Amino acid sequence: MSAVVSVAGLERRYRDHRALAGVGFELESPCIAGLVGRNGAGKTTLLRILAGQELPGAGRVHVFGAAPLENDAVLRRMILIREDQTYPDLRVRQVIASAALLYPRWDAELARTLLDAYELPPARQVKKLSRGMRTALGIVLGLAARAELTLFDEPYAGLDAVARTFFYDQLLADYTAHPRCILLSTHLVDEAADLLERVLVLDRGRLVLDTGTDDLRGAATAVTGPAGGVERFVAGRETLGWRTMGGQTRTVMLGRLDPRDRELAEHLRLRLEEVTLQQLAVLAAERPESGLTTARAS
Ligand SMILES: Nc1ncnc2c1ncn2[C@@H]1O[C@H](COP(=O)(O)OP(=O)(O)OP(=O)(O)O)[C@@H](O)[C@H]1O
Repeated sequence: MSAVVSVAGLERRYRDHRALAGVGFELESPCIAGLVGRNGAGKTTLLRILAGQELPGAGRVHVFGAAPLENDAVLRRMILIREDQTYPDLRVRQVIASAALLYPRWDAELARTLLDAYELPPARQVKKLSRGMRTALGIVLGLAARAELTLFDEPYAGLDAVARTFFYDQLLADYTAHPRCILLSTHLVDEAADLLERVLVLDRGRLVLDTGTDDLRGAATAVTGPAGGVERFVAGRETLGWRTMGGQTRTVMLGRLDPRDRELAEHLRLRLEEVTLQQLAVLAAERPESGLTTARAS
């Protein structure tokens, strides 16, 4: 199967700042992936380049087998919804009508359902919507377009927890019914963890982790307890981030646990906790050379 997205050696500089440095990965369809990274890591830059809205500095960027920039045949098959999405001076219903014309796989019924669910008034001018309502409109467009490549750039600005959960549910339901390639940049990776099949972590322009989320689950364990016990337990294993507070030492141990590890932990009175996807992303960024990155997908 050919890749929907194929990126190799991607570089992007802004004057002397390297926003993207040697980024390479492929996405095939169907896939629902998270793009994670701290502020300024390069997520928006990458998504804009994929969406043909920005020039790559160097490297290869292929979407549906061709460069996306000014390529209508490619651009009609994808949508990018940004947090700071701007809209022309139109009413909600006019934005919806334009999108229906633009996107060949537009689902009008889904658009209606989502507009109702987010209580978006069709006659209201977009510029008079609240921040959260404008975000919701982006979500309606992003889902109802049902584009073969759907890019969401932190689509939550101003959305409350209930509305965000509704978004994840809708995204997963629609993806399950109509599998396609979805890349979602997010700071709230644990919230979205259950729906992500893969996670890409950018750090200062570099792709420091690219792996299936199933491979990451259980790939690291937080070990907490008396210092001597923790040291004995993790001896010979790779660890990250030691911390001692109130007589309790905590570290993150890489590698999977076996039943004997659990017995030993009990014997040493240690607490073992699975590390969340968010914590793993932070660790991967802090220590790109760590054993975590060996979980890298092909
Ligand atoms: N047009 C531009 N001119 C100069 N620098 C830019 C421009 N666009 C992005 N940058 C810089 O490139 C880096 C990556 O920015 P980008 O917006 O891609 O990060 P991000 O991961 O999306 O961050 P955030 O999570 O804060 O949205 C940042 O240091 C940013 O300041």
